[in-house]
Amino acid sequence: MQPNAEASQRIARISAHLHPSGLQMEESSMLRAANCRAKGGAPGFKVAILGAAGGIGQPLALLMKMNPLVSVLHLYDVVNTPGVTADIGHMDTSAVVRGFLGQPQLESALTGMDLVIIPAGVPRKPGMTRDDLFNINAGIVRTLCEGISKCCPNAIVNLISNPVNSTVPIAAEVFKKAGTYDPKRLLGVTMLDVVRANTFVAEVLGLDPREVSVPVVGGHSGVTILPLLSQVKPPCSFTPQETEYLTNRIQNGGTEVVEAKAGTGSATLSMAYAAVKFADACLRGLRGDAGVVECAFVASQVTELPFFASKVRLGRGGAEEVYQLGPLNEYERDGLDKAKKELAGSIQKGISFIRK
Ligand SMILES: NC(=O)C1=CN([C@@H]2O[C@H](COP(=O)(O)OP(=O)(O)OC[C@H]3O[C@@H](n4cnc5c(N)ncnc54)[C@H](O)[C@@H]3O)[C@@H](O)[C@H]2O)C=CC1
Ligand SMILES: O=C([O-])CC(=O)C(=O)O
Repeated sequence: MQPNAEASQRIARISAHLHPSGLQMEESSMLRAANCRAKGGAPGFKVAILGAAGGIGQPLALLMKMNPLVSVLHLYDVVNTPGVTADIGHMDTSAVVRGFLGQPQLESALTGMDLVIIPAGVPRKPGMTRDDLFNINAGIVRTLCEGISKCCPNAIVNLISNPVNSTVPIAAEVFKKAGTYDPKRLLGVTMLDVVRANTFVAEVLGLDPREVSVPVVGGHSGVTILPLLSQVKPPCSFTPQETEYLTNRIQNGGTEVVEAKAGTGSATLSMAYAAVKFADACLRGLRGDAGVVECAFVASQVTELPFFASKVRLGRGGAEEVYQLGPLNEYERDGLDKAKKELAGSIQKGISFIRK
């Protein structure tokens, strides 16, 4: 072929797939383009972010576009995905990025996904509890999970939207109703509690936070966030004052950010970091890596409650093993009682929202 003819064919091929909105235009040609590009790039997983234009969604999309385990990245929101998709799509990393705007495009966004990350929903303002978000976010999570049941029932779901203690039970009920529920594949993201715990404990110990590992169990709100300071690695001990200070700071880390942001939202950047740390662990599990263990809020038999956050082993099927809590000291046993009381109500509230 003449060089000129080849060049114009290439340009025609590229412009057939481009649209100023950055959004999906013609499904089959976009898929062909993506498949073609994905073949050239590293093999990887297909990941969707629902709520991708939000405070968490945008930095999360940025970081997932940088993750070499991701071959296709779908960005869905009810607003602003054209801009976010066009912007992220210019990054010279291998993942193919596609944008989807509004409910009519939800099913296209979800079809074929291996992992769906959900940071959709409203955030807190000062003076609010996470439970105050229930009325709006419960309905959003229900709609998105109905889409998952229909279009990618085998995907791993990472649920970030608050109140996590209730939205995870909501998602489980939606999946049960649709006959697609696999408890191993539904994970409430509590990684930010672990990230904060590692940071604050490292500060007290004078260590690099990357060397510190703190299990945080229970749930993701106030007293349900239970750091197990007796199980910190590397092994160490704390005075009662240090224990009190660390437990309070970890439990109120979200509120600390909400107050500092003074009405403009809650944690977004540290959450995006934590979400990517967790999603990457899920993808490594899906790939078959051994020994991938993180804390998450999952269906559980560790306590008498149907859901509880604890360490889980991530594998090809999701949370393949849910670990027991291990030995607790008296302070932690007290904390566990308080956590369970509050969690029971939040879980029931989520279940009743769907069963009502
Ligand atoms: N699990 C955790 O550790 C954390 C959870 N969160 C929660 O994450 C959620 C999102 O927080 P931000 O990103 O700061 O809020 P944001 O308001 O900045 O972004 C939320 C995004 O969700 C989108 N959205 C709303 N309804 C939607 C729907 N039906 N479908 C798809 N997208 C929809 C909005 O358009 C917006 O772009 C909040 O509920 C917040 O409480 C926040 C921090 C930590
Ligand atoms: O506090 C909030 O509302 C957001 C959140 O869940 C966190 O930062 O842990």
